[in-house]
Amino acid sequence: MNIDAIMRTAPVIPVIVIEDEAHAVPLAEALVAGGLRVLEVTLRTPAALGAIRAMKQVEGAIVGAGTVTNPRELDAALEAGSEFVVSPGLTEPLGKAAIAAGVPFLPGIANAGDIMRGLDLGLDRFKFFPAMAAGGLPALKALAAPFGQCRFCPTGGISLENAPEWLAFDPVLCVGGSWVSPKGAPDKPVIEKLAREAFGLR
Ligand SMILES: O=C(O)C(=O)C[C@H](O)[C@H](O)COP(=O)(O)O
Repeated sequence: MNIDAIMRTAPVIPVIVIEDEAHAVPLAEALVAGGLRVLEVTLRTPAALGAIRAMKQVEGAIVGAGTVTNPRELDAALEAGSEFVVSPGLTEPLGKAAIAAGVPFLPGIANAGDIMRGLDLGLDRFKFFPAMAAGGLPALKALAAPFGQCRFCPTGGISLENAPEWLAFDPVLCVGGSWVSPKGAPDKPVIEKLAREAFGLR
């Protein structure tokens, strides 16, 4: 699966922070049951890599690593079996390493220079981060105009309420958000309901 296909799998990519590895499987099961199969586990906690390994055993889940900021973290994410990799921004060393590894890669961009650096590397699928703080939908519309071949996953400040307007903009293939995976021990029925609502956005 390439990054475009991953982005088109579901309208929302849950951005997940795992504090306790024991939460990983029930959380993934609930999200997948609600229709959200693409799961981004941020490398922000010591439990993240173990969580990625564990979640991969959940049928239907497509598990990737988020908050990957350099080639060393990329290697750790790949070692854990990450099926895709998301970064908050784009550096040339990380971009080149991800391309060399052949892993579907979704780097963060927030301005035209970021996009141009990505295009130079051969990348045209981007996370728009931090989506709301960087100017919201008007900013993405202005940025996307000169780069017709690019597609985006806005993340940062997206909610069930504002997601529909983002998703209605053609270059937006999906959005990322933490609202579908609240912190703490997963309450499976609640998370499945949040996931189903998010799945229904498209
Ligand atoms: O961890 C990363 O690599 C990030 O890029 C940050 C997260 O994607 C956003 O912080 C999620 O934003 P919220 O949905 O507003 O909570």
